[in-house]
Order: sequence, then structure tokens, then C-alpha cells
Amino acid sequence: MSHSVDLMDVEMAFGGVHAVRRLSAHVEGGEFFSILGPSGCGKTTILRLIAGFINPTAGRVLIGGKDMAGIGADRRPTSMIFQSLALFPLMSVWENIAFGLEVRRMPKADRRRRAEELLELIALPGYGDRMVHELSGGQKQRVAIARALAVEPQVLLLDEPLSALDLKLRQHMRAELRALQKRTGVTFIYITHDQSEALAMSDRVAVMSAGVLQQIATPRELYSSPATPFVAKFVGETNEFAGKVSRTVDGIAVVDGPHGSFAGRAGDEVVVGGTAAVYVRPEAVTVSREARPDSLEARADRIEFEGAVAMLHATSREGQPLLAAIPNQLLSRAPAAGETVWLSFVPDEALVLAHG
Ligand SMILES: Nc1ncnc2c1ncn2[C@@H]1O[C@H](COP(=O)(O)OP(=O)(O)OP(=O)(O)O)[C@@H](O)[C@H]1O
Repeated sequence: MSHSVDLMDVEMAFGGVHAVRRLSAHVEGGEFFSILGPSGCGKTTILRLIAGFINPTAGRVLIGGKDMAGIGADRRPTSMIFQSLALFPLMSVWENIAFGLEVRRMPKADRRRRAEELLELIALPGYGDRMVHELSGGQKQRVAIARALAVEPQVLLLDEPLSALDLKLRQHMRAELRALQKRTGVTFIYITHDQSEALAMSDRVAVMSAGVLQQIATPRELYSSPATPFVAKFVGETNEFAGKVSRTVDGIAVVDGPHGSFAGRAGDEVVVGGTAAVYVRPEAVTVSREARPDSLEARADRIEFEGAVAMLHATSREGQPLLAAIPNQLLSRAPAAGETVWLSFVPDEALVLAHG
């Protein structure tokens, strides 16, 4: 089993900028753990803290249960893959892969053997003597991964390594990375601002906003039970109806707002009288041409075909944009632009979260 990573009350300030605020997280050994958040939320800073390129202003970083204070980047059991890959253009593929082993003074024949093993692992056998410019984007990506794995790290730190690839290749590499992680058993800590990437690959995901940890959960939990309004809006699409909580009954909270009253499952910090919002996913919204009890009148704006479903974009009378997913089999009966529709949902499929 590879090493676990613990962040204990970690803080990182650069002058007046608090890049990371009191972060505590436990990454299991052998886990594929992603850190997801918008640009500037502190993702790269966390990787650099784990790698030992910077030291926390406060708190502790443990790898394999061992406190890393005073242990430099070169002595940590980690390896990092950067966005830019940073392969050496004047070296062959195998020399690139074996670079870290040369630094460790491994004899050349052994380095070559290890490089060949890794080329097998990344499904590029026979590519050792090529130059880096003779590879495709996805192949370069795999070589960067092999180079990082060559030094047998316990923890592999990946900083948006797929961001330079086109969409098709990115999707393909997701599956490859995931398979490689399972095959090697190395702990992967992967940072990305792309939620679909994080959801597709990870055992668990940490969502960050402005240096603050919002939630750590499995991809399914993040989607079905977001802990904060930020997570509800950042992970997947959602409709938001803000207002004041008028009552709670049997775990269901009712929120009164400009759109009327809507109900959903009450999140932890919901209190009567407090400000909150009802969050409901587009696929939980039913579209009707007739007014129904507890439904919301809206004008259909357009339908965007997304493949598996189509998304109805509508606007409420109050001017709020709304989303409802329309299954393909109902698409022929979907409303036309400009039509009046009524949107509804059942409280069990909506979530009420307090606004801090
Ligand atoms: N060396 C530094 N000196 C000063 N401020 C820094 C430094 N490194 C990062 N920051 C600031 O800390 C915050 C977090 O930066 P970080 O690079 O960790 O974000 P990120 O989530 O990785 O963003 P991106 O997705 O754009 O790479 C930002 O406000 C950034 O400007």
C-alpha cells in the first residue's frame, strides 16, 4: 500500500494573500484524490506544500504518517507532473524517463531496463529511442507520467496534466490515468478546475473555493449531496431559489422567496428564519405546458442538445435563468422558444442549503 497524506490545519500565506486557510484533509494510501476548484483557489499551492517546494505558514504535512517539517522536496517520497510536462527536448524518450534514475546514479543498463518496463506500462513499447518531438501530445503525456513513476514515488502529484490536450484525447487519457493509478497502486493527488475530469477519475474529490475547503466526498456524494452552495453550483448544473426558511418538517425545509415557496431536503445548517436557497438539478425538474400546484411559470428560451439529454433554458417571470433536462425520448414534444411552461420538482429531489 502506498503512503497516505495528511494535511493538518495547514495555512499558507504569501504576504497578505491567504492562498490556503486552515486546511485539514486525509488522503488514503493508494487513493486517486482530486482537488477541484476555480483558478486561484489554492490548488497548486497545496501540491507545492505536499511536494515540499514551499513550507506552510502554519500546520503540518504528513506523508505515510511522518511529519515532513524540515524534509526538503528532494527527500520526499513524492513526484510531480507539471502542466507543461517539462520533457527534455534534446533527450530520447528513454533518457527522459530514466532522468531521475541517472540523478540517483543508477547504472546505465539498469536505467534502460527500467525505462523499458515503464514504456510497457504506458503502452509505448519500442518508443525508447524516439525523440520527444516525434511523439503526439498524448504520448508525451504518457512519457511524463512514466518519468514521474520511474523514481518509484509513494505519492504522485499531478498539476492539471491534461489541460493542454484536446477534448477527445483528454477523455481518453482520463481513462488511462485512472487505469494506471489502479495498476501501480501509487497515491495520486490530482488538481484540476475541470469538474468532469475530477468526477470521472477520482475515488474522492476535495472542492476548494478561495483557499477554503468546501467539501471532501466521493463524486456521487458531491453531486447528490453538496455540502455548501458553492459546491452545489460548481459541481454540475443547478437551479437556485434563494429566500428565507419559513418552516422545517421531517427534514424538509420550505424557503419563501420572490418566486414563491419551494421545499427541499434540509441541509445541516438550515434554521427557520435564516437565509437559504433551494437547489435542484435540471434532471429533477419536470416541464409541463399546464399550470400545476407548486409549479413555476417560465418562458422557454431555447433547447440545447447535449447528446444524452437536451437542456431547456428558460426564464422565470422574475427574470431568473432556469434549466430543465429533457430526456431524448420526450424531445419531439419539447416546448418551442417563446412558449410559456410550468416547471416543478418534488422536495425529495431538491436540497436546501443555508447561505453563510
Ligand atoms: N509565490 C506566490 N506569491 C504570492 N502569491 C501567490 C504565490 N503563489 C500563489 N499565490 C497566490 O495564491 C493564490 C492561490 O494560488 P494557486 O496557484 O495555488 O491557485 P490555483 O488554484 O492553483 O490556480 P490555477 O488554477 O489558476 O493554477 C492566488 O491568489 C495566487 O495569486
